[in-house]
Amino acid sequence: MNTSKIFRQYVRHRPRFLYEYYSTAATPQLSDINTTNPKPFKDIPGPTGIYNLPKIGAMFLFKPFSKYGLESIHEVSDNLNDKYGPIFRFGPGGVSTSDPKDIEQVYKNEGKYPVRPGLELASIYHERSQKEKGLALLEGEKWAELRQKVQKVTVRPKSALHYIEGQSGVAKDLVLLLKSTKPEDIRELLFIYAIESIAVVCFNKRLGILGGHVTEDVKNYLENMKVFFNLLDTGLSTFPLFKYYETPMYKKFRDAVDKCYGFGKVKIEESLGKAVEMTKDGTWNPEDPNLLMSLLTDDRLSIDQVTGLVLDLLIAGTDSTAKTLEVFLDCLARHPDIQETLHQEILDHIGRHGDLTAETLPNMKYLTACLKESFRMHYPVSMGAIRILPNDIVLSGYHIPKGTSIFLNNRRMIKDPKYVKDPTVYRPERWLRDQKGEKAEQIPSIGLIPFSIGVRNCVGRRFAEQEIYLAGAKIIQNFKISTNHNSAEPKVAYTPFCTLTDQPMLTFEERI
Ligand code: HEM
Repeated sequence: MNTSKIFRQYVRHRPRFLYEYYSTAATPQLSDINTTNPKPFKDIPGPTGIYNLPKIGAMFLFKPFSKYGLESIHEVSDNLNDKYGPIFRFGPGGVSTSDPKDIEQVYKNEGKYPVRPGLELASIYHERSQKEKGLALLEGEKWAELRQKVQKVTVRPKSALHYIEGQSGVAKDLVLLLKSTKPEDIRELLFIYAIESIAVVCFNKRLGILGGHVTEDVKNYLENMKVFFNLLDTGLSTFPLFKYYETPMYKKFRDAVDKCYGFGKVKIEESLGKAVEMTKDGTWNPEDPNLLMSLLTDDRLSIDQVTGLVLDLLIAGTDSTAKTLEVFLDCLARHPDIQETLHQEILDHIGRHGDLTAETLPNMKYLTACLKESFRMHYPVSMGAIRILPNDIVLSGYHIPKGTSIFLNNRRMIKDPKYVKDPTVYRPERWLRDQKGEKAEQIPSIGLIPFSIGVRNCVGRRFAEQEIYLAGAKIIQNFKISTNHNSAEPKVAYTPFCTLTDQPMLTFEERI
């Protein structure tokens, strides 16, 4: 009998985890759509001619038909925005809007089971290999059922705080490594930090790879995960031949995902083995945070579902956090004065050698503001969320038929001088509140939503933020960081999360 089955036997009748049910789900409201006078969809400005060909129109905006690859989707979108305004058509069945009122309308009308297009390649992979789809790929009631089970252990504010001690240990090891060696490849190091940190949540244990020696299996996992993310949204810019047969690109993707899953499965099996031991010898306390255990003790989830889900969290939680952390450190490195203000906040709250805890982290307002501002400067996803709505809607006075892919262009909006003062300046202070709780700057609240909002928002938000805060605070507590980048605004690429095109050469000068 395999470890998972043995584990189930032990835990089936034990008390459930005590996480209370929490849902961000608001009752979906259909907006009061004025369908009497909207202008027709075809009148929305946007590229015409071949760009309007069904299914393949948007493809002509990218290589080899233009100089832009999919990693430059933000530049393509900015060019169209400059030419046509805040709302423009994007191929025959797509529209992009950076108007805050439109964005709000879309979220209000996303329905009970929001549809997010763009992940066809991963969906096809799961169907062909008969693997259980995780949260990101499921639709409709099946998605809602799984989401409800997952979010009770991931989404509420305290979910991540359960893991703060374990993840703080990872941040301390990162700093020890930075002190003892001068790692040449900071990007690689941040990926290792991210995987070690999310492993604390996914497997309830450290992988032990931050000591300077990265095992072969982790190296392979990281390589394959990068292939996975580089190919993930290929369907947006090329004709999706992979839907019809196994193209070489599809095979590359399949092999990479198979290997990522293989790595995760071994780690899950190891954690399950440990879980069996703990339940046998009575050392497992159901009150302890343990995502894997809490999912496994939910009889409504099959072992395959749990495995698929944990692997999805592992994959979704590595690339995103590592890249965001790099961008964050780059922002701080370019602004020594801001670093000093942050350093002072760190000294005030945890001192020279202390660690962030569940009590102190919520007080780190400047740290939070620094990350928000880094998200604003370099939005982590190329636009914002994408939705296909269940009903027609009116955006900026145009009729948008149901079934249209709507790109919510928060990245553009949050850099627009109409909504943000001096948008090219990195200024965390704009997110702070004064004594009366008034915001320093009135920025539309729908603007900066890097993890999206609504019932289908990012389930990993709390973990990602916590991992970035812990690493950022520990690094600034111990080092002054600087960079060889001197351009005012670095060039970025979206693969699909935002990354700096030229890897920054960060220098860590130890504080004494
Ligand atoms: C800085 C890091 C991250 C960013 C910027 C980010 C951003 C996003 C965004 C924009 C979405 C789409 C939401 C929507 O369509 O409304 C999403 C979905 C998702 N994210 Fe994240 N994410 C990050 C980290 C993580 C982490 C650490 C995990 C896992 C531990 C994770 C797991 C997921 C999953 C499973 C979904 C799909 C949710 C669903 O469809 O129900 N993410 N994320």
